[in-house]
Amino acid sequence: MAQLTDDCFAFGGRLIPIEEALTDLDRRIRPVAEIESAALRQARGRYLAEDLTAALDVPPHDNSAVDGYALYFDDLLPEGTTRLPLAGRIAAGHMLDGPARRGTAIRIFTGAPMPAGENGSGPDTVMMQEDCTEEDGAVLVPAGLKRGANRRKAGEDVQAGDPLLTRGHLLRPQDIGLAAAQGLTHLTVYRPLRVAIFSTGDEVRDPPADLAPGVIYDSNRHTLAALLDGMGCAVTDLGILPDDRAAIARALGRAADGHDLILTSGGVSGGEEDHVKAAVEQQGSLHFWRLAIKPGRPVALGQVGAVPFIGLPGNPVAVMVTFLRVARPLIQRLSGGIPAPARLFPVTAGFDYKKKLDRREYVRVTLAADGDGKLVASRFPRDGAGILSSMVAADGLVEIGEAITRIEAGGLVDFLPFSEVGL
Ligand SMILES: Nc1nc2c(c(=O)[nH]1)N[C@H]1C(S)=C(S)[C@@H](COP(=O)(O)OP(=O)(O)OC[C@H]3O[C@@H](n4cnc5c(N)ncnc54)[C@H](O)[C@@H]3O)O[C@H]1N2
Ligand code: MOO
Repeated sequence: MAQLTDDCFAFGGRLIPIEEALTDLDRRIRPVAEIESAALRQARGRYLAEDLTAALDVPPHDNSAVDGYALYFDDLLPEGTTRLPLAGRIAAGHMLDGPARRGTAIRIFTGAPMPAGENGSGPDTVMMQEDCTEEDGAVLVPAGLKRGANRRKAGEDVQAGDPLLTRGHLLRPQDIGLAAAQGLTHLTVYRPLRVAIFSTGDEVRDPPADLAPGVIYDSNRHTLAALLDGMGCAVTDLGILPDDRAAIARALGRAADGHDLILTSGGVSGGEEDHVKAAVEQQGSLHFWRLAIKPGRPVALGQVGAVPFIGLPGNPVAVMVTFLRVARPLIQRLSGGIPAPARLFPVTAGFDYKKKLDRREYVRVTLAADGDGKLVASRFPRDGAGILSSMVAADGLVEIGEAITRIEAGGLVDFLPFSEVGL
């Protein structure tokens, strides 16, 4: 009996392992070199174009961690209560008028600088206000405090000369705060990556066009634009192109001018109406077009002139999976980033699964804790590459490596949370 292909992945040519494709791509690309200055408020999500070293200690001075009383630890009786006359008051942002003398306590508030004493010494300890009593201009301090309690040392966060952030780092809110604490108002970043996108397909339309028989509204272009916006790219939307090689070739030629990357969806599988591959070959060169992953096997990777081209498949889930696993690391590198690989976390499979050797598969899952607090991944019941609602419902993807052929419920699997990849 003739052997029918058991799924749409049966085909004669070599399927390229995803790591091989990514390593090869890495060698081919030239990241953006142009830099610009970004105000801190605009710097989130940009890639730092310089190494940042601390010029200042943070905090710049020893200060109190609590509202209370600054005192010399050596003035405290080892047992019982010590009575210290109050000899001053320091609020945050102010200095004590004159030195703090031995045998006294200074009223102090959180963040206020520790007062200086005489001869280079000074109060070294702060008693929290809740733990002592004020009475007739003095404070009663119980025993039991440790030397240095509630005092924050200058430079305990950052010391002048410390390396802070390295070139290629993706700036997050905490990085921006760290730079601000150094008194910086701007950071040197790489300019945004300019990405041209278009969809292909005679069936694909944008509103307000009517949904005539046989046509669908474009979702991919909007998903892609949102993904790229989220990565800080400057997106040029070239709309929808028909299944026409000459039209696609012309658009590719135009897009190569003034962009750093061309990203499309649809038209990359081997059908007679899939013209993207041929159009890229006409305008430039194609390096790969079949990756050993599912969903998303037909990914076309090439270049038009010097501009990299990524042709994602048309199915909306395949678009997202291939974007996350192929386009995203490439975009990070092109943008000047030195990306850390997305982390996978071990979770318990709540499903059985069989797959072919030598191909990497991505299964859409939701996570929930079982009775023992273990995180269990449940497979989304409808897993077609066109079921975009599965991506809305899922928490992430279980990645099943090339060497694995079966998963059994109860075993550990690698989970890629959407939050790891900016979703
Ligand atoms: N005989 C075979 N047929 C197919 C194979 C195969 O190996 N042999 N592979 C299948 C796989 S897997 C995928 S994925 C698709 C990819 O093909 P294309 O990249 O050429 O995609 P299209 O045919 O253009 O579209 C596929 C599917 O997605 C819909 N689509 C396209 N663009 C959009 C858009 N912008 N928004 C929403 N939906 C879109 C399109 O209507 C199709 O339903 O090929 C399989 N076929
Ligand atoms: O794998 Mo295709 O890439 O199913 O959608």
